[in-house]
Amino acid sequence: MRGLRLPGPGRAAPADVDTAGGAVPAARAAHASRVYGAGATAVVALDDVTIALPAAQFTAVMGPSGSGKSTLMHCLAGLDIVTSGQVFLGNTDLASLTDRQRTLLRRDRLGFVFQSFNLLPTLSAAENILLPCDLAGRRPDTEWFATVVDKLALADRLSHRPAELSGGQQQRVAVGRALISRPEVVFADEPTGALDSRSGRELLGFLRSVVDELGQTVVMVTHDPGAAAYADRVVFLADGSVVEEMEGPTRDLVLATMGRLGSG
Ligand SMILES: Nc1ncnc2c1ncn2[C@@H]1O[C@H](COP(=O)(O)OP(=O)(O)OP(=O)(O)O)[C@@H](O)[C@H]1O
Repeated sequence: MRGLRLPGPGRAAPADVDTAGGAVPAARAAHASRVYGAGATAVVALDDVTIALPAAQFTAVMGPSGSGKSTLMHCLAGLDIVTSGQVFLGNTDLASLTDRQRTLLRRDRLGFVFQSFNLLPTLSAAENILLPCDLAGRRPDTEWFATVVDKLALADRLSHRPAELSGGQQQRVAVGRALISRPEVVFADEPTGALDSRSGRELLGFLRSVVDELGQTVVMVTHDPGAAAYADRVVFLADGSVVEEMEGPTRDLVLATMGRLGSG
C-alpha cells in the first residue's frame, strides 16, 4: 500500500544510491551545520549533525529549548539551508536546488503539520485537505483521498468548516492535507501542542497508523515524552548536536534520558 514516491526535481543522483543494496533513507543529513549570524554574535544552531530518517518510520526529535530541533527540521524540509554539510531528501541534495526547485520539492514531496492548524477558515474540511492538489493544479487521487479520510475518521465532517470542528478534528484535517500529496516525509512540529490530552493521544494514534498501515514516513518535534513514545525512535539534540538515539522508546525511558541529558 505504499506507492508514496512521486518523481521530483533532481531525483536519483546515481552517486547517492545505496550501492550496498540497503534502502535509501527517506531523508538524511551528513555533517550538517547551520550557523546564524557571523563573528562574535554567531549562533551555531546545528553542529555537525549526521542523521538518517528511515522510510516508513516515525521519528521523534527531542531536546531542550534552543537545542536546534526546529533548525534541523527546517533544514531537512528545505525551509532553511545548511551552512556546511549536506541534506538529502531521498537522493536529492537540497543544496543543489534553486529556491524555486526547493519550493516545488516542499509542495510535491513533503507534508507539514504545525502546532497551529493553519486551515483556511472559509474552506470546508474536504477543500482544506485537497488544497495542495488545487495549488499544484493536480487532479486529486479520489481513492487516496478516501483512504486518508477514512484513516483520519473524518468522513462525516467533510463539509464542515474549521470553526465547526473540534481542535482534534481540525488537526486531523491538517494531517489529511499533509498526506494528500503522498509526501515522502511528513514533518510535524509540536502537532499536539494545542490539543487537550485526549485529542493529542488520538492524533498521535493516527500518525502512528499512517506509518504502520500506509507506510508514511513521519518526523515529529516534541517536548512531550508521552508523545515521543508513539515513535519508532527518538533523536535527542543538545547544543545543536545529536547526543543520543533511542529505538523503541517508552515514556519512562524517554523521561530517564531527558533527565540524564539535563533536558527534563
Ligand atoms: N533565524 C535565526 N537567527 C538567529 N538565531 C537563530 C535563528 N533561528 C534559530 N536561532 C538560534 O538557534 C538555536 C536553535 O534554535 P531552534 O529554534 O532550532 O531550537 P529548538 O530546539 O527548536 O527550540 P524550541 O524548543 O525553543 O523551539 C537557538 O539558539 C536559537 O536562538
